[in-house]
Amino acid sequence: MVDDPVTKALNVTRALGIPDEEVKPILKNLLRVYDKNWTLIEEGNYRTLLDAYFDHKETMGKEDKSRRYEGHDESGRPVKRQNLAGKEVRASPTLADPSEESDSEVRVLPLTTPRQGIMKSSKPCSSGSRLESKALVLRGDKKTKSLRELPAGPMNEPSVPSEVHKKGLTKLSSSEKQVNDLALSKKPVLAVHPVSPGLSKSLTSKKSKDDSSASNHSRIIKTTLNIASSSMGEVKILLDWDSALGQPNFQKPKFGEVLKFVENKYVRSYNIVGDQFSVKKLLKDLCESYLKMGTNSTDRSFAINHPSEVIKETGDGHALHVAEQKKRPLNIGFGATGIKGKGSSSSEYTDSHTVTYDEKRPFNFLNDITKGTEKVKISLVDDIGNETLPKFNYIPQNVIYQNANINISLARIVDDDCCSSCSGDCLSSSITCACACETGGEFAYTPQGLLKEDFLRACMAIKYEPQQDHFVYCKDCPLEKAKNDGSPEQCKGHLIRKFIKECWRKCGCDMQCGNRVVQRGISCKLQVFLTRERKGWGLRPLEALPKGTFVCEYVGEVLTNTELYDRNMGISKERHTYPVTLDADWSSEGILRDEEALCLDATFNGNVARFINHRCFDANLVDIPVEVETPDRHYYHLAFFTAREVAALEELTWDYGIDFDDIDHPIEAFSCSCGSEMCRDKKTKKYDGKNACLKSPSFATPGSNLHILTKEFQPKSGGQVNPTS
Ligand SMILES: C[S@@+](CC[C@H](N)C(=O)[O-])C[C@H]1O[C@@H](n2cnc3c(N)ncnc32)[C@H](O)[C@@H]1O
Repeated sequence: MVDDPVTKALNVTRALGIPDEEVKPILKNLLRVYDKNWTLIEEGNYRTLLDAYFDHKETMGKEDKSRRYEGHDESGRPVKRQNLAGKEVRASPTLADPSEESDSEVRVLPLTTPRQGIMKSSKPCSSGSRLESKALVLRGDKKTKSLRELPAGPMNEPSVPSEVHKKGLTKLSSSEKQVNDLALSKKPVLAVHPVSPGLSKSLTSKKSKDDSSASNHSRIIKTTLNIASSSMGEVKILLDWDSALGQPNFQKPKFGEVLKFVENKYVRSYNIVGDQFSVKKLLKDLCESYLKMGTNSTDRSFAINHPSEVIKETGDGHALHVAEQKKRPLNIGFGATGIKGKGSSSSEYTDSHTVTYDEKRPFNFLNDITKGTEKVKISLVDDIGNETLPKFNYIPQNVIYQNANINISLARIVDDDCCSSCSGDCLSSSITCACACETGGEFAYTPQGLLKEDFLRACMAIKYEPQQDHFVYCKDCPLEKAKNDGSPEQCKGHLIRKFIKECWRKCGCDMQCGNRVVQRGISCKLQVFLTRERKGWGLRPLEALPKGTFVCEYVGEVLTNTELYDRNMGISKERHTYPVTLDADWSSEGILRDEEALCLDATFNGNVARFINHRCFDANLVDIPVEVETPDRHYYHLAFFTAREVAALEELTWDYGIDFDDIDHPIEAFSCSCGSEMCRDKKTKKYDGKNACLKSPSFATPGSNLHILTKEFQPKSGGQVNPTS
């Protein structure tokens, strides 16, 4: 069936992501003016129509600026719109060639066509001051609506080319009527404006200045990146820029090549192993996270008043700078300036492309909490309030406190425990070496440095669905002994864990060997931030992390359990303590000597892992014991790997294994605000959106933390763990 001319026109604009409701009034006017001459409208693949549409948008953008800054559309409803704005770049981006795009989930659509040869336009393309836009559209899920069901913009009478006006109005034709009818058939869901009004204004006012310096190749180009979503679940990213400010010798590159170029650049600068990084994936992730955060927010005060985050890349391109704007839409801007210690600038809302800070809301920002001791910097940000900075000493590697008996001597590593005849990279050798024996003759890592799926799954099964034979019960439990002043107590059980064994100094391979991941240290970009759910500080990645990524190890002082107990007796009850027990291999011993029953305490000296909060069951990190320097497994490294793909800025969590139902336990566990649907803490009054409270009284009483962190919860089925048996 052949489409009627109206449908044909709307098909073109729909393909460009323009809602029907915005096009119909413009089409209606054009039909009047051109005396229903469709040839004029269809010419040049509907350039006249598109031109009239963008002219209208530009005009509307200027007129509606003040209203939209108030966050409302014409009908007075809040506009669900967010801006990632403020990027200043020194090259002019260009339109994608849509034909280059594969049928991937992220589609690139030009929202305008090149201006050359546009007919019947009151503003010829040579004016050059307009924005060119590109929309990246992602479907939240397969059920989401198509782009054309994205919200309509303002429904005011559109502007039309000036000659159109001169011709005056005629009575409604059947085509016009059809347009009108169609216009009424759909209700706008919400407003998405392809042209930033603030930007339009700034560009208009800049025009003459820019024109006069047309030959200046290093001019600063303004771009804005907008994110919008419809309530139907579709998320759209829109990138606007002013092409007229581009370099005169600018030539449109292939979009696919641009993507590859950016990917290579980021892979190099962030030491990303393998081909993990993809710009499309990043944008998809951004859209999905937007959708997820918007969808999952049950607390309206959080959803509506979520303070906007203004994130600035610092000079070194690593740390982010986050400020707060209460009751503003989320506003994340990637700027190009250096670090600020405190928030500054106006509390007034400014143009969407301007990075702003709220002076009334001071925030803390540390560029690198590691003090240069890690390969990567790890920033800390408090964008909620002026929270006291955590007091601890950052150490990148474990240190022995006093009595722990850790014998790191090469002489103790026998031939079967190393691969002295290997060279280079053990993973690329056709013969599996001795270091893979621990993991069943196969290395735990992929050549890309990720944990293998099977191994990850097996580790998680032991943690989350332990069987009876995964537990060992000590005859003389060091934990109970320390707690009860030496009197023997019944052991509550220790989980026998799967270990990774990494190559080490006696091995013939080099430091780049694929079986040396944890020992090479942190390589992902991480940030400590103040959580909004009463959990205190937390940790998040600044980039998306694939499943099986090594994030960091739990570093602290190596203490004997007795030392820990004594230490905690002297600690103020107000202070968090951060111990974990190294009991993953207690099964191999009969009765452990005190100096062999060890734990890691990050209370005073620790690394970034001390900020990882707890989440029941569906945490995105899993802790895995790693043997590196010594085959003696009283001492090992506790490494965190991603249990699934983790989005950039998603909080990293770890299931501490707390049994919140253990009413016999002398110390009450903290009230869990993990937010998991499977939260084990039934007593918890769920997060109510009030201020985060750092000093939860739990986890602060001497002796408790150790047990809270190590005690295994009741398994989902089987009930094999019996704390009293
Ligand atoms: C290892 S620390 C984690 C970092 C800590 N949030 C901080 O600010 O330093 C453990 C403490 O964090 C808090 N915490 C961790 N997970 C939590 C959760 N799911 N709900 C509430 N508080 C949590 C508790 O106070 C706990 O004692």
